[in-house]
This record gives sequence, C-alpha cells and structure tokens, in this order.
Amino acid sequence: MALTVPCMKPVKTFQRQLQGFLWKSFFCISTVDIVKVKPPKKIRRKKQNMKAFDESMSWEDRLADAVTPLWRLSYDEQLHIKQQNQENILKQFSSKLSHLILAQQSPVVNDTSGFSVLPIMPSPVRDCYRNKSTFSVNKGVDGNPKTVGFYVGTGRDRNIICVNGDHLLNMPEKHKQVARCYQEFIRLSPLDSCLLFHKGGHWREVTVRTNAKGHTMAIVYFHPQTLVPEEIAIHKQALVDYFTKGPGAICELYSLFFQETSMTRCDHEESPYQLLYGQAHIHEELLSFKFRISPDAFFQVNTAAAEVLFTVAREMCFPEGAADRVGGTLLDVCCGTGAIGITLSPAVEQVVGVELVPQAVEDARHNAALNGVLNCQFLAGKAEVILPRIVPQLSSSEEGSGGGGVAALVNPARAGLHYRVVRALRNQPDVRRLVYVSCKPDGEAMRNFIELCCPPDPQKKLTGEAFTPRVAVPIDMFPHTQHCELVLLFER
Ligand SMILES: C[S@@+](CC[C@H](N)C(=O)[O-])C[C@H]1O[C@@H](n2cnc3c(N)ncnc32)[C@H](O)[C@@H]1O
Repeated sequence: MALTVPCMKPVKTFQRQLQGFLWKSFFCISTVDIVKVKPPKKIRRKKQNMKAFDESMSWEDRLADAVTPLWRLSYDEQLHIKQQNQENILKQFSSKLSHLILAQQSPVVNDTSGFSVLPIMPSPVRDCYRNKSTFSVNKGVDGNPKTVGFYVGTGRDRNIICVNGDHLLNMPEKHKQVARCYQEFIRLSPLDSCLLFHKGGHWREVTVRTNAKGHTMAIVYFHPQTLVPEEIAIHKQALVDYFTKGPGAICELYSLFFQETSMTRCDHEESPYQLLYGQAHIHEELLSFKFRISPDAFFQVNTAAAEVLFTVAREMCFPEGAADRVGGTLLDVCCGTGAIGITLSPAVEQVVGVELVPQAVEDARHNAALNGVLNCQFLAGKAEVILPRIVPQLSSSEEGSGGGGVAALVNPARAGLHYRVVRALRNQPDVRRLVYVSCKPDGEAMRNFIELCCPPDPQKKLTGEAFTPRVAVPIDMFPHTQHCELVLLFER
C-alpha cells in the first residue's frame, strides 16, 4: 500500500477519502503488512543535525527544540517522520502479539500478521493551533526567579532554565500575551514566585485557554504557604485589578480563575477554581456542536484537528455508514466534556459516557442539553469502577439499545486504561467493535492493545474472545512536535 502523505483537505473531502480508505481496508487489503518506509536522505540528515543541547545555540532555539522538536522541518517532512514512528510502534505491537500467541500455543488463530496503517491525516492548522497552554514560573536566563515560560533542562539534572515562549510556533499570540502580562504582574507583586514548594513563594503556573471567538480564560495557580485568607484576598484583588484596569487589560480576559493549592495538580473538588472575574466557562464549536468547557475539564488541544479525529472515530465506529442511524449503544470511555459521544450520538440509540473529573461530567451533561441531544448519559467516576458494573448489563438485545450492538470508544489519558476496564470490555461478548484513541500508543496503551488481542487467559480472567486489530489512522494533532494521535479499530 502506498504511504503517500495526503495534502490538507476540508473535512467533507477528507470524509469521502477516509470512507474510501476504510472500505478498501476492510474488504480488500485488510491483511496488508505494515510497510516500513525509510525517510528521504534530507530528513535523516536534518535529524542528525538536531542536537539535544548545544551551548552555541540561543536559549530560544534550545526551547524550540525541547517543546517543538520538529520545527526546523517542512510540514511534509514532519508528517513523514510521524507516519514512520506510528508504523514502528504498530509493528512492535504486531510482533509482541505474535510472540505471545506462539508462546501460548493458542489454538485460537487470531489474524495479527498485519493490518492497514493509513496515511497520517494532517492538521488543518499548522501554527498557533493550541487552545490551551500552561506556562511555568522559574529562574530565567538572567537568573530572575519570576520568569514565565517553558523549561529547558530538567529538575533531575538541576539545570532548569525558564525561557519565554514568544517564538514557539504552536502557541497563539493571545497565550503569549497573557504570559507576558502575568510575568509583569508577578514581578510587580511583593510576593515571591514558588519554585520549590518547600522553599516558600506563592506565584506558580498560569494556564491560558482560548476559543475560536477569541474568548480567553486565564487560570492562575498559587501556593498559599502560611498566608491567611485575608492576606491572600489582597493579592487576588491586585491580580484582578491588573488584568481588568491595569496593563493586563489589553488581554481582554473573558474569565480569570485562581486556584490555591499546595499540590502539583488537584481538581476542583480538592481545591476550588475560584472565579475572580468574568464568565465561568468558555464555549467551543466542533462539527457544528457547541461545547461548554470548565477550567478543570479536558478538551482536545487543537480544535480543527479534533474535527478530523472525531470524523475518523465516527467512520471507525460505524463503517456501515456513519451518516445513517445504526442503533445500539456507544460507550464513550474517558469522555471528558462528552465531545466524542455527543458528536457521534445521532448514529446510535444511546451513548453512555464515563469520566473521572466531576467538572467535565457536568460540562458533558450540560453540552448534551445545549445541543438538544437526548440520548446521552454521563457517569462520573473511575472507569475501572463504573465499567465492570455497567458493561455486563449492556447487550444488543437490551431494551433501548435499538438492536445495533455495543461499540466502545476509549480515549484514556497517557496512563492508558485500567486492566479492569479492558477486562470488562473484552468479557462482554456484545462489544464487537472497539475504537482506541491514543496520544501515546507506545506507552501504557500498548499494554492495553495486547490485553485486548491476546489469547484468552483464564488466570487473568480474560475469558472473552480476542479482538483483532483492523486498521490504524494517525492524526496529527500536534504539528512541530513528535506527538500525534493514533486511532485504532479492533473488531471480533
Ligand atoms: C485524552 S482525554 C479524552 C477526553 C475526551 N474523549 C475528549 O475527546 O475530549 C482523557 C480523559 O480521561 C479522563 N480520565 C483519566 N483517568 C480516568 C479514569 N480512571 N476513569 C475515567 N476517566 C478518566 C481524564 O479526566 C480526561 O478527561
């Protein structure tokens, strides 16, 4: 199969293209071996020239190499590298699985010899695509401990330098502007920045979220140390004044949140996101659906590429014809604000979403109502607790399922799915199709792929029929970085 990189196409054209690909791969070339492609000489040379840490380089270039390591390459070259990386990862998966099947001398013959890896889908937007950025606070190149930016070096090597990200290609100007203003504000503040929690200081990271309309949400993280609420209130007011009446007013913030926390990261329940100014949410539009986003909720970081991702996911969940209603149940595992489940809801009888972060679940429920979608329910909690309880009760014949079977779409964080989630899905015979969306398929997700496809193992209570990988589509969600999303279809 030719692995040419397609050029950027509008979503509709892409849909037709993908449908063609998927039909071909299901019915004509479903056992094509993964093709190993050698990058052109030019790319190999450039890769060798990219040094990890070079004293002669400017701090800006060092940061760009750390955060956006492919920035020196053309976009076609970037796509080529990512395609190759994904193919190598899938080759490892294929080979691990084949070894396991051979080692266990499994009588079950599972066709894992190869499956189609389709050409990577480019991001419709290449630069300034991030809708969310988190800027750290630490010592800058000049030693100023109130520098807002991104890290060069590591804590382990004790050589962290914070460099501002004004030149980074993936960052929109609005994010950079808020970071610059926040730096000015903390430099004016009598409070210290917090570099190491146990050494004191208060001002920590700032997260900036924007939507297509240009609405901007800033979330400032603050270590309270030993300050009492009345003291903290003075600094919160100074922050509001700076961003509403002071020099920071140029950012035109739509909302300003503040979280007091002595933990690296904590959710709204552990320490509330305090709305200091403006609106409590921003809204984003995706495939003609509207989504409310809370400060604590996950949303795909590149909205235009998320449309591509969700379109591919839809085609994979319902290859019979995504435009038609196919009935049945769609499980949206790790659903965030419900974005995938809601966009796919017209095709099914019901969507059941499961999500850990309570604010995201509230958003998901609100978003279903906002879009007049009545067939989605969203459950709050750990998927590993909820799914073993609900999945055995779902079946094609269940009342309300519409007889269309059960499809699962899983999109976990980097930690992958808990073993109990995989076991619940695998041991429910009515789950015939599973679409796995991963931003790190070479990590924990690989363990999940193996657990889904290995021969039945009564010791591990994996008794259900094994899944077979059918087709994989890489989608470039993060231009200029090494990362991309991988959508993998498993069937049985
Ligand atoms: C990569 S995001 C995907 C979100 C969503 N599918 C989307 O496209 O917007 C992963 C989500 O998994 C959630 N999550 C992490 N661990 C979880 C767990 N144990 N159970 C359920 N959800 C979890 C995170 O809060 C996050 O919202």
